[in-house]
Amino acid sequence: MPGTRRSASASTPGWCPPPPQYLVVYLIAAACSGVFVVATYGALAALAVGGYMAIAAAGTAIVAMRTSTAALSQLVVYGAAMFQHALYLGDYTNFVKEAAAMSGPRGPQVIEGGPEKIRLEEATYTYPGKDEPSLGPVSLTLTRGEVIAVVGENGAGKSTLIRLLTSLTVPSSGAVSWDGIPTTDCDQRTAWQHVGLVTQSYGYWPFSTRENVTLGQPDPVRGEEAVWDALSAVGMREAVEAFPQQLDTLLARSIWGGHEPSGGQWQRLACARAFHRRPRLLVMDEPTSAMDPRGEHMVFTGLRDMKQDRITVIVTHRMENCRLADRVIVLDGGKITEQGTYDELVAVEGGRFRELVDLSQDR
Ligand SMILES: Nc1ncnc2c1ncn2[C@@H]1O[C@H](COP(=O)(O)OP(=O)(O)OP(=O)(O)O)[C@@H](O)[C@H]1O
Repeated sequence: MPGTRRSASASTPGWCPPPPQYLVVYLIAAACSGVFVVATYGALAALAVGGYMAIAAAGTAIVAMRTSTAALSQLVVYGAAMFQHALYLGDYTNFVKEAAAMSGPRGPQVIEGGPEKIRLEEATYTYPGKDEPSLGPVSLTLTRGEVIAVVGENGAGKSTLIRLLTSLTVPSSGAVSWDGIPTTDCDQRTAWQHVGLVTQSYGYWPFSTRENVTLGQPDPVRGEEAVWDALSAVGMREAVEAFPQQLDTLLARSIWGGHEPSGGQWQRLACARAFHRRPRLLVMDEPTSAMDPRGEHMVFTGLRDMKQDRITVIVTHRMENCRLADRVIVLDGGKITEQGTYDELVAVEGGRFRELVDLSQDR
């Protein structure tokens, strides 16, 4: 990921020099060590010259000292590394526990073929450690074949709504159900096989172009053809054809022979991955934020072409994108304040959606 690939240096944001007291401690320790070494070598030399010790014994003592010093240094280095790794392990264990707590309890029910209807009934979600719900109560029904746009200002609860819809988490109160089965009763792994989710911080990996598209769900029947179709749907076909090894090109400049796509191309690949899955529930959170107008147009045309076989949800801050949706849902302070078609909502004098449209046109 950008940022994590760069090594830390004085010019890297976030790098800071060690505090001066560390330097003082280091200098004192180095001086003490130097004095001790000189004194020891001096004593051995005096003993050897004075005839109190054989020269061979003094030489052996020096070799033994050097060996034990190196071993001791290694012990300290490995001890520090172990301590550091134990801290990472602690963080990882806490992360797994918190993720399980956020995800909530699940049952064994399997929904064959993915959801045809998703229903939220007075659903709320309160984040761990918070007193008030960040979302809800919200009641809503989504049906296969529909494209729904979710809009609202920052912090309105759009991402939280997505987590509930996709069964990434379960409601704190009320219910979210897929075809009448509460998500708390659904088997999480099989449920997620039906979900394609492009988040704001989409993933990209130093793998081949093909793997970046098929990751998680290769198409064993259509194989390469399905990969090219997904790339065409996001307008990436020509770009990938120009890559040095096309689908086999490694997408990482740091690897020999690798190629680094641009930010917008990475985002197109993330959309291609979601399209390639052909999920029953396709959710895209700001899917075109880094794309040029042509890329954005291709993605939204692709979404429209695919809509019949799935429930499509798009979170967007670009109001124009709402025109393609069958229904627009406006969230404000975690609640649904308006819903309807683009034309219906934009006609509401003093409405929040109308205000957001006006603001976006003023920019
Ligand atoms: N992991 C979390 N822990 C605690 N509170 C959270 C967490 N994630 C979000 N929130 C809070 O929940 C509320 C809704 O956040 P959410 O991310 O759903 O908003 P959003 O509409 O998607 O915002 P944006 O447009 O900025 O992406 C915010 O007040 C936010 O501070």
